[in-house]
Amino acid sequence: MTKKIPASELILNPDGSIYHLHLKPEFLASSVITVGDPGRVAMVSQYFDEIKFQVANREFVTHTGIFKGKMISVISSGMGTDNIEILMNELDALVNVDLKRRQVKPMHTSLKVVRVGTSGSIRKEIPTGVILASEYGIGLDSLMQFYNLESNPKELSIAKAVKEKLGLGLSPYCCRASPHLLEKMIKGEVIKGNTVTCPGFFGPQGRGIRLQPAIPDIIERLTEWDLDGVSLSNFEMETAGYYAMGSLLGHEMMSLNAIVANRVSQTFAEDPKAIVDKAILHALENI
Ligand SMILES: O=P(O)(O)O[C@H]1O[C@H](CO)[C@@H](O)[C@H]1O
Ligand SMILES: O=c1cc[nH]c(=O)[nH]1
Repeated sequence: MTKKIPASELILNPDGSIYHLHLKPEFLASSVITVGDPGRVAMVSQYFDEIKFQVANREFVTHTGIFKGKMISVISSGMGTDNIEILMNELDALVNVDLKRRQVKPMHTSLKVVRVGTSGSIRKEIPTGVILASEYGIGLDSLMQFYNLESNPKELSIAKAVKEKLGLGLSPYCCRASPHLLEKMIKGEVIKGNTVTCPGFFGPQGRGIRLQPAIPDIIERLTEWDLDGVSLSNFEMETAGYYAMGSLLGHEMMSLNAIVANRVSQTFAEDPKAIVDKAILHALENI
């Protein structure tokens, strides 16, 4: 018998739903599409044949419904890996913890989670309009200082190379997508890349408006090398957190990036919504 998880650790609302997501297990599908923007949830669920359940709390908006006979949940996370830590722990608890007994279930259930988010390319040859599936996510945030992520030698050497190239005091982490989901998503026009997850949109991605970034040449430093064929392709703010949390908790993870900015040619897409829509349909058809 596993030990009872106290009320302060596994927090449930008075209706029995989980603390931040406001979801109960029966309203979550095993295939989940996640988006950053709460307004993007309806852009996904507009393609459902039927919406069975909807709930919203803070930045976490969920619609669960049927797409071509398959039950899918779409959930927004807001921005940044700190939100992903909450989202992944609570999604995992919904399937792997008996919430009434407050005990971990003896049988593990694995979710399929596909992020559909916007992103900026750091390569001239990857223009706006492209849909990029992240093979590796490299996190420049501190989240994995607080978990015991086990990385393989290749992931460790990518993370070490990034740390050295940027001269960072903190240690980046690197984690791979689910090979199975990656294979399912790489088709049609979708290309494979390696994504740098930044703890911010401006300074950490080398953008300066009034404040100038401490590493103004971050893009050049990250793109002037590759490691065993792994070259870095784009910036966003969640992928590495998803991959690492998925690896720790035993879920299949994939991140699809709608490239809306090209940081080398200094361009931004004229119709970013159309690119996101293309990525949404690709995720729905292939999850
Ligand atoms: O479009 P979403 O999913 O929010 O993803 C990207 O866009 C946000 C920044 O504008 C960050 O969350 C980044 O990861
Ligand atoms: O450049 C970009 C575009 C979208 N999201 C990011 O995090 N960066």
